Amino acid sequence: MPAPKRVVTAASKQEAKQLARKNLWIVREVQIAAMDFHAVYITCLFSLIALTCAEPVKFADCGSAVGKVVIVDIKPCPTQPCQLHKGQSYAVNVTFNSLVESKTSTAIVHGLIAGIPIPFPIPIEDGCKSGIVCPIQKEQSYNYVNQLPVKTEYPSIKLIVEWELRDDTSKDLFCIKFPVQIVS
Ligand SMILES: CC(C)CCC[C@@H](C)[C@H]1CC[C@H]2[C@@H]3CC=C4C[C@@H](O)CC[C@]4(C)[C@H]3CC[C@]12C
Repeated sequence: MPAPKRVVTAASKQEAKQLARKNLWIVREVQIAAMDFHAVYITCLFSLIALTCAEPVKFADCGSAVGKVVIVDIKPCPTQPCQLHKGQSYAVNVTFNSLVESKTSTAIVHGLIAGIPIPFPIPIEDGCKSGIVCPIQKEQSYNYVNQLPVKTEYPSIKLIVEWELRDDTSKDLFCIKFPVQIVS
């Protein structure tokens, strides 16, 4: 049976054109909606990054004898030296490579005020409870993380924080120094 012939009239051509135009509009609207969504999404993503991302902090190595410091992050620390606001909490994240094996790791913190080291007891001294999987292996990368509150009773001063992580034999897996400013 022969296929029914389509009759192409001027009217049906006109209709087809109208339909194509309408379709184009729908496509455009969808595209615009997608762009809007993209803009919102990207803005949200960037603000989230700005709010939550840690900033690499300039630090001095004070003798990491049995380790190599890769990066030091403090959260939040948008400007350096880090401003520590009383009543807020701050997290430090030290990425380092261990050059030795060690069953234990112990963190020791000092505040250097006018060059004099003042011991600062931290609630969790055990590095193996601060993000590190013990025993520590040789040539392995680790992330030491700790969070501390800045109490209102601290004085508003500028000082240098010295943070060490010691191995079984009391040698430093890392020793870092960075300036901070305590502000009200
Ligand atoms: C960047 C983040 C993770 C570090 C947070 C550690 C802060 C809160 C610690 C590290 C060393 C600490 C200081 C060490 C020594 C002293 C001297 C003491 O007479 C008053 C408190 C003061 C001034 C401490 C305030 C808190 C301090 C600055």
